Amino acid sequence: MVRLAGTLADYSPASCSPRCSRAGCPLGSKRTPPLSERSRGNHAIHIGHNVGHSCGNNESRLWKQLSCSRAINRLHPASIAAPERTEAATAAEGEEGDWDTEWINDETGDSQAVEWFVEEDNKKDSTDQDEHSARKRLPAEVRCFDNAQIYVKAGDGGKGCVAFRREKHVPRGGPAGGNGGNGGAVWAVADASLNSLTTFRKKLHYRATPGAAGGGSNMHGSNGADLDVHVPPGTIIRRRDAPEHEKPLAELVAAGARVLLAAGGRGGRGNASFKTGRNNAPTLAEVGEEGTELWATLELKLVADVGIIGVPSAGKSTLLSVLSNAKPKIADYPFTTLVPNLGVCELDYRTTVFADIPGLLEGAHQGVGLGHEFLRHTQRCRVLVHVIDGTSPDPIGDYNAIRVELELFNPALIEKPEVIAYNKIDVPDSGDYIEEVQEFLWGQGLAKDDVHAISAVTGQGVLGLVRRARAVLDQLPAEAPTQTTDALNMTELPRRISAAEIDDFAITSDLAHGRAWHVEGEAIERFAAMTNWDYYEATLRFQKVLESAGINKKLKARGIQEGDTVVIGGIELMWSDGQSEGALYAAWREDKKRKGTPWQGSHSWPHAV
Ligand SMILES: Nc1nc2c(ncn2[C@@H]2O[C@H](COP(=O)(O)OP(=O)(O)OP(=O)(O)O)[C@@H](O)[C@H]2O)c(=O)[nH]1
Ligand SMILES: [Mg+2]
Repeated sequence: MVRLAGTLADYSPASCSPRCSRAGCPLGSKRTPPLSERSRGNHAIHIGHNVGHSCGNNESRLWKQLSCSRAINRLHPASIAAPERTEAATAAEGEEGDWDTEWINDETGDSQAVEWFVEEDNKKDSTDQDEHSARKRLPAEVRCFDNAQIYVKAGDGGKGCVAFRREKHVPRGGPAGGNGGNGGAVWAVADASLNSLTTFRKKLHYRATPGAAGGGSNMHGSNGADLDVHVPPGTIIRRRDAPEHEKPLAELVAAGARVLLAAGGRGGRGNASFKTGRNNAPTLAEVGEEGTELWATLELKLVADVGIIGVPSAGKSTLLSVLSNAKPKIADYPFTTLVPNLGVCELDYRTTVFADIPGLLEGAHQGVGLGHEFLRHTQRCRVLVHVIDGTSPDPIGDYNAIRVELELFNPALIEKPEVIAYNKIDVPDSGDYIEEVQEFLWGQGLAKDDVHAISAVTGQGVLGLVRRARAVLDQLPAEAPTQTTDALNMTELPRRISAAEIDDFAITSDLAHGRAWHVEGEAIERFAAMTNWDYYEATLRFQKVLESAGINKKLKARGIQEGDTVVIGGIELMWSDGQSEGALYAAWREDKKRKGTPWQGSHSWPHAV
């Protein structure tokens, strides 16, 4: 009456549960297209339960891993060679901190499936492939400065407990099993002491603590501790592999902002919670709800008051080193600066944050010279200081080229207030064009105060420049930095009781592959996942819910037959014609015997064991 859905040898995706709980597993999203309905008349049958194979539940980690990998290989024969690639990739790309290598070396042993996703990503299209390989060629410092991928997993809820009060002089003390604790949530927190995402190069996995199991004497398990993932202000967090139109999960702008990334699972209820007037000694408890998990991509757009921009070697880093305590790399070759540097300038008891953006080239808006990577950091600067190299043969041409790139990248950028620093006036020849440049800039609508001749090396004119930048900032309306996306930014845990109704479900069938039926519905799937199949009463309760929700009736109407497989969430069940409670109990016992797991409680427990 009850059997496993299949051994590893005859395992096939179609007969397997389509709901693997692992992040991104294709089984999680693969849906069998509904076939035409076939009515088989009225069958007097009910669902017998099967707690056998499910990719996401009950089985050992090894089993889960094997079955996932196998399913993947069947679905995509090309990926069967994945292990070879893993080794080759690890050997060839053994570069420290390489993303692929780090995923492969996941301490949880998730290597196979993760490797497959990399393979699949590569297949997306040639544009993605080009971008991917272009990024891989970047120095690790640049690649990891403002982009990262992390895995977050909220804590699972703790198991509920089945226990009875046993005390001298208290006969039949009643149920006393406590509830499991709730799992901890994962939050993202904007931390002003951070200014890059490079920390995520070494640590990718973030897991909150699970809730503790409930105990006897009505003791509830403790809740799992929340986990904070610290990110720099200006970080945008998206679900990896999310469709383009999907809103980002979070955009943290202000320091201290805190948003939810993954909610912990609810603790399972203990048997004391199931006591009713008709059943005052219930022998069932729930397992805890699984905490949500996800792979997320992080993108940083630096938050600074003033952005220093200009062509390579104009003296931007030198200027930053003079007006703040920052120690950026300075050298007389272009692209000395590869990632933006932040510096805090303290003047007249006021602090102003300056960002030294790496040099921009013509074509930067199309990505030339890493233009995309650099230009996006100007978006959150409120004022721009444009450094012109006074020793350049064509300072006006340099200036115009940068303005065009800013406009092409984002027209809002040229609306930002700009202060000009005509640099290197200590060099004898630098004065050749200064008057011409000034005339040109004033002609462009800049105020006289906005054009400063400076020497970053000697410090000449730097104070005036900083004072002017500060004054321009002060003239701007006092506005808190705002989001640039329509991110969800959930700041509270979602309500534990969802609005989903148990009778809100849909049935699809896959009769060509071993006659499988899929029942999909948020509430019924969660109910199945939280049922503890070790207790007969829990199984009985599940059957009653299937009946009252109308699932049995609908399946019968669709023509389900004896022995067909029914998949609800991560659980597989088998139809049986046996209608009585006795038949269900016999099936449950048989399943326990076959699996060798001792059953908890019995038909008549605790009165007669
Ligand atoms: N004489 C003189 N040299 C300067 C001045 N400012 C910068 N330099 C020199 O110009 C060269 C480039 O300076 P950086 O500050 O690295 O220029 P940058 O704009 O940050 O360059 P990238 O980071 O490559 O975009 C260095 O050799 C500096 O010493 C200045 O005011 N006078
Ligand atoms: Mg520099």
